[in-house]
Amino acid sequence: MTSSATVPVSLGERSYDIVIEPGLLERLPGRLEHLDVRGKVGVVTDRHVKRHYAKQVIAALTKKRLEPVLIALPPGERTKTLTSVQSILDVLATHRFERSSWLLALGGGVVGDITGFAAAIYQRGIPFVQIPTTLVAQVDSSVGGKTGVDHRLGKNLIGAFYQPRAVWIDPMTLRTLPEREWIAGLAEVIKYGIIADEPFFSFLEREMPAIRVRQPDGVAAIIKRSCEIKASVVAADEREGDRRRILNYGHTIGHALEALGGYRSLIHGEAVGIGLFQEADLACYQGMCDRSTVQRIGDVVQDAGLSVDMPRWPSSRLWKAMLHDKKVSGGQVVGVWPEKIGQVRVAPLGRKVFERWYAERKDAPPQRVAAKASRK
Ligand SMILES: NC(=O)c1ccc[n+]([C@@H]2O[C@H](COP(=O)([O-])OP(=O)(O)OC[C@H]3O[C@@H](n4cnc5c(N)ncnc54)[C@H](O)[C@@H]3O)[C@@H](O)[C@H]2O)c1
Ligand SMILES: O=C(O)C(=O)C[C@@H](O)[C@H](O)[C@H](O)COP(=O)(O)O
Ligand SMILES: [Zn+2]
Repeated sequence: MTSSATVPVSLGERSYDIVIEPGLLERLPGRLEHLDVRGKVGVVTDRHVKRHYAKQVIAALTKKRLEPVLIALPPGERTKTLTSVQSILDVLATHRFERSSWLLALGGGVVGDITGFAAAIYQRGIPFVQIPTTLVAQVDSSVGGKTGVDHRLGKNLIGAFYQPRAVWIDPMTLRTLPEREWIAGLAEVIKYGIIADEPFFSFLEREMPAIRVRQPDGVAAIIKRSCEIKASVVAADEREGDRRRILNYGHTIGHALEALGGYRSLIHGEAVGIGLFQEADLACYQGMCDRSTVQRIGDVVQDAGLSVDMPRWPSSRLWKAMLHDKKVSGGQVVGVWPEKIGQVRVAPLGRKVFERWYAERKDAPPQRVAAKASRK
């Protein structure tokens, strides 16, 4: 990928651009000028990302005569806590950050979610920019303004909708991303095909071998299309009153599995990968889609290198964890269910149906290779 792309996120006075440009980090001074960033700038990152990219970002800020303050958190989901937010706020207050000061979120979804939340609440809101460096963050978390942290009882239970002023994506940063994190990000990419775009899903079915090994054109295509779909859903329903719930497909089970594992065993994308298949299987069990839809989802998830198998939690524990989902309404679990590839429906899930399915279900899609061949 050599050319750059811009995807607008249309939200009235909160509108902003997602800029996707290989080598963007090298041209950061120009970007900062374009956005008229001034004064103190807090660069929030984690210690892995700091090693690779912080020096370059700090140099760009210094070149523009800004006043950078680096804040490096421990990496990983277990950092996504109110304590981390508190530690950022302490630095901002100590350095006398003002309402006109900025934050840059340099890292994956964990850094982006925490930084966005700190930006939302420091002095009731200061501007921030997302500079995502994982696939999950470049295709999903940096866009749309869901910010926040986890609570002991559930994922993302504390947070705010707060939009960045810009999203600056440099796909070259993905070169240093560990393999496990790359594959995890593909779950969110596959999600977009299932919820909104059958041709994109077919493209993923065809091109997954090349995408899996990060072939640059494939990488460019999946980042751009994912951002376009996310931007259009967010523009239609910024605060998840209705349509935005479709972005949560795979997360009712996915988030529950992450939480049950204490955020140690499964990383976010891996849990979502399992959720994509298991929620499709549950949709089929409820008569909402046919078996071939489940099969296609299971195949592409596995072709991406992800598992579809659920860790064996007792159904009562899984159900209890699912009750912390933010789509729960009136005490009832609400899920996002595929009807066919490219189309999903939001509907409640009864406990009895869930338990019957859980007792009867099988993990992997059966005879995967044979079934794939018979579709051709
Ligand atoms: N706000 C949203 O809309 C939204 C959407 C999707 C996911 N999320 C959240 O995002 C989080 C997951 O994000 P994630 O998958 O990016 O995980 P992450 O932020 O934990 O990053 C994964 C790992 O990759 C490392 N890393 C990041 N960029 C790197 C790079 N370029 N080179 C080398 N190492 C690098 C990090 O240090 C970390 O160890 C979850 O908390 C999830 O809930 C939020
Ligand atoms: O942006 C959204 O809306 C999403 O649901 C995107 C999800 O991929 C993401 O994991 C999000 O953080 C989940 O939000 P939550 O409201 O279920 O915590
Ligand atoms: Zn997600």
